[in-house]
Amino acid sequence: MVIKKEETISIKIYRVNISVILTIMLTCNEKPKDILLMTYVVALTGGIGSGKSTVADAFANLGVPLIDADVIARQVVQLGTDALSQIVTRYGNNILLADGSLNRAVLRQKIFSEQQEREWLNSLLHPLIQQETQRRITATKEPYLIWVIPLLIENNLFSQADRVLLVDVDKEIQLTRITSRDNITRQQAKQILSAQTTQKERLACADDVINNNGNFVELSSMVSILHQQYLDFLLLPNLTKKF
Ligand SMILES: CC(C)(COP(=O)(O)OP(=O)(O)OC[C@H]1O[C@@H](n2cnc3c(N)ncnc32)[C@H](O)[C@@H]1O)[C@@H](O)C(=O)NCCC(=O)NCCS
Ligand SMILES: Nc1ncnc2c1ncn2[C@@H]1O[C@H](COP(=O)(O)OP(=O)(O)OP(=O)(O)O)[C@@H](O)[C@H]1O
Repeated sequence: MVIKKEETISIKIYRVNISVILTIMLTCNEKPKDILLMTYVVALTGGIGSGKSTVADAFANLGVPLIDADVIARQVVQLGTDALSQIVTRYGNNILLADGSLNRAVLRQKIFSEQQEREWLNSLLHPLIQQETQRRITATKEPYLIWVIPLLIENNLFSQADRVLLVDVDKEIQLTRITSRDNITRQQAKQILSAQTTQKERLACADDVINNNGNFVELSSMVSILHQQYLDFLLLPNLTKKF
């Protein structure tokens, strides 16, 4: 089920901006794509294995641009990057695979078993990920984009989003999906969950919630409904309309 919460302050600000833009458009006789410089940012968040990538793929199939923090996190530690050198300096060559790339499974084990190591890695990578994210948001021209950001709440990144879409899933289903996808034990999966915020906290921050306890078909139809709602809101602005 897709749940929508009451209109938020950030939405109100954005809608005022949209109305200003439309006024300028009418005055200048410009086309929307020439004037509509701001892309509406929908932050897609949720716990590990909740289904963020699956939801993001469904939006992408509808033509919505994606910016995925997990993908950027991989790019900033590619071969030859300064971040990868710093990781090797801290952990030694054992943190690399035979081809010189990062051994993600080993690093995952380290950072989710020791908080200090997680904080160190976060302080190295998060500024780099944020910088690249901002660059991509600014470069996007479509009416809205999906920003896949697992740690939106943990890192207090709300000011960079216009709306928060949560993928919510019951913990038991989540544990089953993570352990079968990542080939890790329940204990390891629980360790990762305990490094993330709670379901209650996530629900309190969300504007829209997709419940992913069901199957892929149900998930995809919820995405289609939300996509239509976002487009209706953005392309036919009506200041009396609730969103
Ligand atoms: C530790 C790493 C190498 C493990 O890689 P792996 O391929 O196994 O996992 P992947 O990158 O796909 O992340 C899977 C999920 O783990 C969770 N996760 C990853 N890093 C963190 C973290 N620092 N704190 C809490 N949860 C995290 C997120 O839910 C994420 O979606 C990797 O997660 C990483 O580089 N993490 C630090 C960067 C980061 O914080 N990424 C999260 C998005 S900003
Ligand atoms: N509705 C569903 N029914 C069955 N399996 C699902 C469903 N949604 C997602 N999955 C599976 O659950 C696993 C986790 O989904 P996905 O990778 O999309 O989550 P994620 O939130 O992006 O994970 P991560 O936080 O690790 O990046 C995947 O193997 C995916 O195929």
